[in-house]
Amino acid sequence: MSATIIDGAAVARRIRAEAAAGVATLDRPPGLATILVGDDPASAVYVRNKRRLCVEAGMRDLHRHLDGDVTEVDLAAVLDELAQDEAVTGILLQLPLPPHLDAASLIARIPPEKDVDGLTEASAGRLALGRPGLRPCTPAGVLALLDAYQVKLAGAEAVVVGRSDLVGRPMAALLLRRDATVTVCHSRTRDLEAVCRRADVLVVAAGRPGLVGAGAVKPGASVIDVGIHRGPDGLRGDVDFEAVRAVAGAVTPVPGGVGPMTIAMLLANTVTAARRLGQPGH
Ligand SMILES: Nc1nc(=O)c2c([nH]1)NC[C@@H]1CN(c3ccc(C(=O)N[C@@H](CCC(=O)O)C(=O)O)cc3)C=[N+]21
Ligand SMILES: [Mg+2]
Repeated sequence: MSATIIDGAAVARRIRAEAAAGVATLDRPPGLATILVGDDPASAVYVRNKRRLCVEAGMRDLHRHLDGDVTEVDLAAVLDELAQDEAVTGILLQLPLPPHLDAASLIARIPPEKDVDGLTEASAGRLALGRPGLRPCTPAGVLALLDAYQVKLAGAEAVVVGRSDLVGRPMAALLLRRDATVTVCHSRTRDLEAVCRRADVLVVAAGRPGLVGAGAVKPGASVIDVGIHRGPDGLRGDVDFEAVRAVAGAVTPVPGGVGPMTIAMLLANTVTAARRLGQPGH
């Protein structure tokens, strides 16, 4: 028996089509402002894909590309301008930023209503308290994938490997909201394999290529690989895909798993933001 390969590209296509249908119901097209600082090649690829799919969904592409040596004051001014601009529905500041810029204080300039990346303190607080708000795209995409494959979450043992602000922490909060029993592992976790082996649902976002092998997977478990690494043989994830597919019940590939879902949820969040901005008080 070999695992079901979770087709993130196909689920993402469906969610993008739903976002496009949502755009068509709005009085005017939402505008997505992506901000890329510098010329990191991986970031450039991601931002290019986000812009292309934003246009494909019928939204306005309001991109800003800034020099890698832009000052924090100048970048803050760009964010403030986008925050005020009525044509801008969503603001995405691509990370990582060059080391001389403080991401936290810059993200804090994004109004929560336009925080389509779900990274502001307000969005994190709303998620933690279970209030309506925009959810971080990657963890939201993971949840949408699990739902698309009808993976049961209520009462399930869920293990998240990684505790980043972008993925691990919000992932744990989302799974807890869905009544999973959630364990978060990180670099100081003792016996990572033993903890992972308890999981019915294992989400790996550690940023370490091939970290999770077959020995860390309970037979039949659903394994979601958030990692993405560029090597000589192309892209790979945090999961040893070939080894794990022999043990797991379902597993995401890299590429074609979580990556496309991140962008699909960004578009879905932008439609949600447009609806809420269009109805002040709601
Ligand atoms: N503010 C911010 N928000 C983000 O959401 C954000 C970010 N910064 N910084 C970097 C990470 C990474 N990320 C990806 C998006 C799409 C793919 C994606 O489409 N991956 C394709 C492969 C694309 C390729 O060929 O490289 C796949 O996995 O199939 C991957 C990774 C968003 N991120
Ligand atoms: Mg870590």
